[in-house]
Amino acid sequence: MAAGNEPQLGLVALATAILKDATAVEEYLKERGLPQPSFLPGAPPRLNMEDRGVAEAHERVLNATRELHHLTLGPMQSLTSLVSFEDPFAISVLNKLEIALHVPLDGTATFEHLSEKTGVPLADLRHILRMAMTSYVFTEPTPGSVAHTAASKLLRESAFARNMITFRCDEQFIGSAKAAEALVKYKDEEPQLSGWGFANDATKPLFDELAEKHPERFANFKAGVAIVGATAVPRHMVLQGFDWAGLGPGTRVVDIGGGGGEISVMLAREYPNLSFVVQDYEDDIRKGEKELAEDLKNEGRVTFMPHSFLDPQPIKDADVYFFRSIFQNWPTKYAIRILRNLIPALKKGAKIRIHDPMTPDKGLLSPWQERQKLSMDSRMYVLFKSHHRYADSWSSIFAEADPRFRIISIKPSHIAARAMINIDVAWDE
Ligand SMILES: C[S@@+](CC[C@H](N)C(=O)[O-])C[C@H]1O[C@@H](n2cnc3c(N)ncnc32)[C@H](O)[C@@H]1O
Repeated sequence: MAAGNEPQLGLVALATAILKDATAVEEYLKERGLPQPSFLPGAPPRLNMEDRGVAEAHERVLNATRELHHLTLGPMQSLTSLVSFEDPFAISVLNKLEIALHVPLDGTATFEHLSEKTGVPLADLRHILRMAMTSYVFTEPTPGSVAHTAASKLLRESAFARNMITFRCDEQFIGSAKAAEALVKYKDEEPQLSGWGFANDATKPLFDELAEKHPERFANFKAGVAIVGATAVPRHMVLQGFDWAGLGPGTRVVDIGGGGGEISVMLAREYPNLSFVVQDYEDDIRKGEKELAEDLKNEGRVTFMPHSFLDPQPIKDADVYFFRSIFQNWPTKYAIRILRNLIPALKKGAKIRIHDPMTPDKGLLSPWQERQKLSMDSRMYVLFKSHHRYADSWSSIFAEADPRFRIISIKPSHIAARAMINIDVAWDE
């Protein structure tokens, strides 16, 4: 990708590059008898290219079509297009109205019918639907009739899509609209002073604020976190990130902020040498206990206890204190506090193990991947006033938390835009 003062491809050169890569993708799909990309409702929800070379060609198409689009717009329209609100507006309204349920999969519905079903005045609804149609969500095959596209069908059939849209529109989008104002007003490293906090008059960090004041939004948020935890950050990266097998028999691990224990269960199944105590909010803990498989319950290798990591750690003398995807949600001042809260519990030689999303150094990801990664990072900032940190941030965080933390290793790993840092630290006192 060209940017700034770097030599830049012209329209035709970009289009030619797109043609070459798009041809490679199309032929790959054809050869394997896989469906071609399509807006029709029969299209599969995701385009997965298993071949590495084709996946790279696919990514270059995504990147170059974006570049071509912005180049073609010209600077003024390119800039203003970056702050458009129309798509989130239209899609969130349609999602809340559950309009996709009123459009048959194998036919059409009239605007009048949809207006009647939803109680939204005809003129408003038609406007909103036609706005969404410009982004391939629903279509109007004949004037006045509405049919599904592949994307609108997801609004009907995919709980994941509905959850993501609700989460992004109700939490992230509203938070991002206030992020600039929050930044100018408040420089402090307080999570409730994020754009989201400012937009919601929050007095506590997002998790507590939602849990206490907005239980329905919290349930949606937690569902989203669980899906993202399982998909955006593949679980097997935890297995590969550390030497779990090398920990001795009977190793006791405390999984701090471990949710319903999904990661502990996965590790317990893989490594009989390990036992786990999962700590999180009361609701997560109860859910984890309820869903724990009978054999693990009987073995007693995965247990649960409610605990806030903003308070001192109550489990003394464990072998490993493990955090997965926790520090991404906390500004550095809080990251230090969370680490210091361990100190009263630590025995000599105890390990602190951290598996957290990170931002790879510039140049390590393709431009498309870098944009994906920085988008995730922006979410952290808008919601929590925190970041997916760079690998080199951690030494100073531990040094400031306490000089007795000794870093054993800091290893970055990434699969495309999914980048994680694997940190092993020992307590030496
Ligand atoms: C991004 S999720 C990660 C969950 C889990 N470690 C995983 O990797 O799947 C963050 C977790 O931190 C928990 N959490 C947030 N604030 C907490 C606090 N003060 N004390 C304990 N857990 C907290 C949330 O409930 C949530 O389960």
